[in-house]
Amino acid sequence: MSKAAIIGGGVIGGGWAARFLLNGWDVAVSDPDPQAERKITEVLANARRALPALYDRGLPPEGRLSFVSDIAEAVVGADWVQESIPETLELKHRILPAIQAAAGPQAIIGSSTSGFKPSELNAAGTCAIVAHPFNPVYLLPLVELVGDAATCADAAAILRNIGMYPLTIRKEIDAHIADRLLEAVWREALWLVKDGIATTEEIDESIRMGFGIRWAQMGLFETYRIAGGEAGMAHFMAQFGPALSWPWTKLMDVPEFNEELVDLIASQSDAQSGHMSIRELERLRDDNVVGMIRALRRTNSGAGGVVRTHEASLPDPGERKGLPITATRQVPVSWTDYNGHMNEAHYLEAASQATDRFMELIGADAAYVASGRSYFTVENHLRYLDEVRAGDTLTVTTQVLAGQGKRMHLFHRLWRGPVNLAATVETMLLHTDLSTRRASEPRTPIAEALSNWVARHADMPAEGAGRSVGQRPGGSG
Ligand SMILES: NC(=O)C1=CN([C@@H]2O[C@H](COP(=O)(O)OP(=O)(O)OC[C@H]3O[C@@H](n4cnc5c(N)ncnc54)[C@H](O)[C@@H]3O)[C@@H](O)[C@H]2O)C=CC1
Ligand SMILES: C[N+](C)(C)CC(=O)CC(=O)[O-]
Repeated sequence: MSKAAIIGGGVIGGGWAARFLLNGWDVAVSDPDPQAERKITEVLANARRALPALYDRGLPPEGRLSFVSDIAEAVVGADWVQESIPETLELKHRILPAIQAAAGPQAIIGSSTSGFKPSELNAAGTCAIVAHPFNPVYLLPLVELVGDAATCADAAAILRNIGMYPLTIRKEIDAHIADRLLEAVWREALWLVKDGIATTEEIDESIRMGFGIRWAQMGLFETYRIAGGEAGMAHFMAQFGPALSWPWTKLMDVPEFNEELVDLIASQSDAQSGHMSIRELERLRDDNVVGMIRALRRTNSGAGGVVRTHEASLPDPGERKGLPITATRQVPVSWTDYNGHMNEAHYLEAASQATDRFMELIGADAAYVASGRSYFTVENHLRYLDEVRAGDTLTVTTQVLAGQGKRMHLFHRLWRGPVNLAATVETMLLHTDLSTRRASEPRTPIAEALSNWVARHADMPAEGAGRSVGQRPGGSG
């Protein structure tokens, strides 16, 4: 079992703790704040609700979380140590040597610093790299890596394994890449509020109703390439380049950071969002982020592509009761309805994912479909046997009842947790030629693989299969 030590368990340390734990790592946290355990427990509850919802496959079993009183105890035996204490160079210069003295030679020491360069962090002879994440760390994949090339390469491999997107920065620079961009936007926004042009709410609307949505899926340059029309980026540059010298921006001119400015921004922010607690806002943010990343999965773009790559690397779930596990996942809140349980449509969605997986097992995979052949479902019989709630683990096993010629007859069992049968879905499929859209014989390797599964499942009971709608168990109608 891998171990991470989190030094400083505030907003960012708590997010790192959740990211590692939900990917199966043990985590030890050291933070002098007596409220740290409560805060991390609350952040973890939000993370448990959100992160698994990005995946159509179960994440590894959660690791063990411990809170320890000193840094040396947290760091001992750790493969990764993440420093996430406040952004003060003096404090980081005190804590990083203490971490390094206690850490084993195998440990990667990452700093969450938003702005300091590795040469500044390591002035006291330590060898930390910058591993700068984005809030919420358990959902957003980006981590900016800066520092020793070999350590950054090892760190990148670990981060990919926990579903993150390492971006290794070519040269160290204050505030890395993303915070330089965010800082420019923040600076302009502060001016707009201070000068009475816009309120905090109006600025947020200007982002979320427009370019914020664009940025999540194509970033800045790809978006502007499209904005150049058919003539592309060169035309865009020619058209809008002159604006850089017009008074569109105050550029490096920073508003004076005084009490008056803080009060102005804070009071507008209270009026805008003060009716919700921070945890409620976090849950709203997380549900929206999950929905956006799930949409991006479909086109394999941006953060959605990262989740799909990570999902494909998760271990095969194996078998249950001699049958292949064809789907396993945690039930997301978005699958539940006004009755407080999993909506009927998602029982079929889980079964449909299981059918897709079973098709892969017999070789009728994406390449086979691309070659012009597939299976079409022609009939489903779904029996709802038990309620399933958000957070439950749903596992689907698939039994082949028959598979000859064009026909494939499957029996999916949907399990809630280890023992509760929540539903059965009996599915009849016909092999289809995608060019004629008519039933056709499968290719020989597919037919052979299917008949092997038929032989393996031939003597297994399939209680509940073959019933018609309304028929009682064991009865005739
Ligand atoms: N908040 C944000 O949006 C982001 C912050 N960061 C960076 O992450 C780091 C932490 O920032 P936040 O989590 O926002 O701050 P925070 O104030 O929420 O958390 C800092 C934590 O460090 C603890 N701490 C203080 N001294 C300590 C010590 N000697 N040993 C162990 N723990 C100690 C505090 O009790 C507190 O819980 C900073 O370097 C910041 O630049 C990075 C990305 C985003
Ligand atoms: C405000 N901030 C500089 C601490 C922000 C970050 O560092 C990254 C983020 O999550 O926006």
